[in-house]
Amino acid sequence: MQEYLLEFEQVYYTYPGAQESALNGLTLKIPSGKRCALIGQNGCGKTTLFLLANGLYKPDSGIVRWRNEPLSYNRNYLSNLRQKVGLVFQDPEQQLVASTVEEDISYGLCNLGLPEPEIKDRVEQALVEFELTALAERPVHHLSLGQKKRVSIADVMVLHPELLVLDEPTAYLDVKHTRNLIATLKRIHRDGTTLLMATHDLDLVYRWADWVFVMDKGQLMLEGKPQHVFSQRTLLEELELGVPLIYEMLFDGLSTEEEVIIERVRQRILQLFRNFS
Ligand SMILES: Nc1ncnc2c1ncn2[C@@H]1O[C@H](COP(=O)(O)OP(=O)(O)OP(=O)(O)O)[C@@H](O)[C@H]1O
Repeated sequence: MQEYLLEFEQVYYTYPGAQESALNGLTLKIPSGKRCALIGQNGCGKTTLFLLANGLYKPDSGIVRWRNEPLSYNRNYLSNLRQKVGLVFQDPEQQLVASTVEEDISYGLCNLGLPEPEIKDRVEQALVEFELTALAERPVHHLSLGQKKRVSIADVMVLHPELLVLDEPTAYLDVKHTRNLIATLKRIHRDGTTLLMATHDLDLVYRWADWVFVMDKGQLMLEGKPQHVFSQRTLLEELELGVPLIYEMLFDGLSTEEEVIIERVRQRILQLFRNFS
C-alpha cells in the first residue's frame, strides 16, 4: 500500500496584509519513495507550500501531517521535523549562514550537537559529493550563484533528510552542474530519500519525475505519472503551462488507440535520456 510522508488537507494560507490566499484549500499528499515534481505558473503557491512543509509557516486553516501525524508548532517538534524535511530555497542567499563553505555545511550538524568526528566525516563526504572540496575554505560571499546553490543543497543533504524539497534547484546552474545535480538526486533517491522538486523545466520533469503535481491559484489541479499528466493537454493549455518539447514533437496528434506504440517510444526515449544524463 502506498504510504505518504507529508499530507496537506484543505490548507489555506494568506500572507499578512495580502488580499488573496496563496494556498486556497490545497489538498496534496507526497508519496513515500517517489521523485515528485511540482509545476505551476509563477505565484501559484509552490514556495508557500514548501514553507508550510517544514513548519516555517502555519496554515490559517486545514492540516499538514507528517507520517499521518498533524504537525505541532513548538520549537522541539519543529527542529526535529526540519531534519526530516530538508528544504533547499530557490535563492541560495536565503540559506547560507556561515562565513566559509565548510563552516556553512557543518552549521546544521553543530546545531544538532553531533560528536566532532562525525561532523568532520559528514562534512568531508558532502564536500566531495557536491564537488566543493576545492572551495571548502572560500568565504561564501565570494562564490558564484551556481556555487552557492551547490553549497545550499549540501547544507541540507548533510542532515540526511527523509524528504528533500527543492525549490527550482537547477536555477543558476550551468549544463554540467545541472547534470551533476540530477545524478546526485538519483543517488540520493536510490539511497531512500523521497524528493519533491518545484521547477519550470518541463523537459526535466518529463525525464526525471515519476509523479507530477500541477498547481494553480493555490490548489492542486492534477496529479499523476508524467505520461498521464502531459496527456491532459487541454487543461495544461488552459493553465498556460504547455507540455514538454519532446512530448509535443513526438506525440502531438496521435490518438489514444496508438497508446501501446506511444508508451514503447516513451520508454525508449526515457532510457536514452537516462543513459545520457
Ligand atoms: N511575503 C509575501 N507577502 C505577501 N504575498 C506573498 C509573499 N510571498 C508570496 N506572496 C504571494 O503569494 C502567492 C504565492 O507565491 P509563491 O511564492 O508561493 O508562488 P510560486 O508558485 O512559488 O511562484 P514562482 O514560480 O514565481 O516561484 C503569490 O501571489 C505571491 O505574490
